[in-house]
Amino acid sequence: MRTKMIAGNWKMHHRPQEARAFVEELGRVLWARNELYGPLKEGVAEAVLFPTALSLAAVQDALGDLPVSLGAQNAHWEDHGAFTGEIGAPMLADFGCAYILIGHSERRHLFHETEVELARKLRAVLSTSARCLFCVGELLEEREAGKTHQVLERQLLGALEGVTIPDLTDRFAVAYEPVWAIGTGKTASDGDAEEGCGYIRHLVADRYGQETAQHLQVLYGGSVKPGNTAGLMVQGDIDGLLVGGASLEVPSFVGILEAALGILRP
Ligand SMILES: O=C(CO)COP(=O)(O)O
Repeated sequence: MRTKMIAGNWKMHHRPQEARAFVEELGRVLWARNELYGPLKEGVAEAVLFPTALSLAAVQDALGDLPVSLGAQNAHWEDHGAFTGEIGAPMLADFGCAYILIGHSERRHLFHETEVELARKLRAVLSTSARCLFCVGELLEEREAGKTHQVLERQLLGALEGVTIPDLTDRFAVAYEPVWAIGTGKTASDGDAEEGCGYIRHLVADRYGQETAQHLQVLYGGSVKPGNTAGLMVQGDIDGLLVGGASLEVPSFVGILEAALGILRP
């Protein structure tokens, strides 16, 4: 069975003091509730927090040995060099980031990162010990024009050119985040989310074979809340959730963890 993942993308929120306070509060909840702590400790499910680069140190320090992983929201495609304001993937991995997010729609659309750049970034992450959580998703106008599959294929398979099966199996996960569902309160229906995640698995099966596709973790993201978590998580091709707004407060993040882990209990 694929490991379930609940990831919180904090985007440009939470200063170091706020980030620390969040993790301390989350820690108190997890220590007190074995039904949440147990699956994370045993690796049945994984929780990941993606703070701003500035708050990585505070989160790492506050996490201590809590079974929650650290992730970075972005990385440059070069390891080091004259790239003012950037951070290289090996620097983030050495620091202790288990995951690096690449291709978030805000990076694609607000910061105009191209598919060529994102493919280079993906390779940079795969050259480190960190895993890449690679985001794909269509715009509303692309969906309305019936181009969702075409967009997912271009974004995913374009970036995966030359990526090997071992890297894909051990070091890579995908988040399907339809852009029209991000921060809009308009969650994709369970069926639409499952269809997008299933299509991503189908694309990987086509190129890399069924076995690789069956190993691949595919997450859904876009207006995830405690109330819609269970419906999404019971879908066969959805292995986890990438949560924005609802990951900023401990009660809603815990509510999502509860609902997601609840479906694992017999
Ligand atoms: O972009 C997202 C996570 O990466 C989703 O954000 P929201 O959960 O706020 O819609």
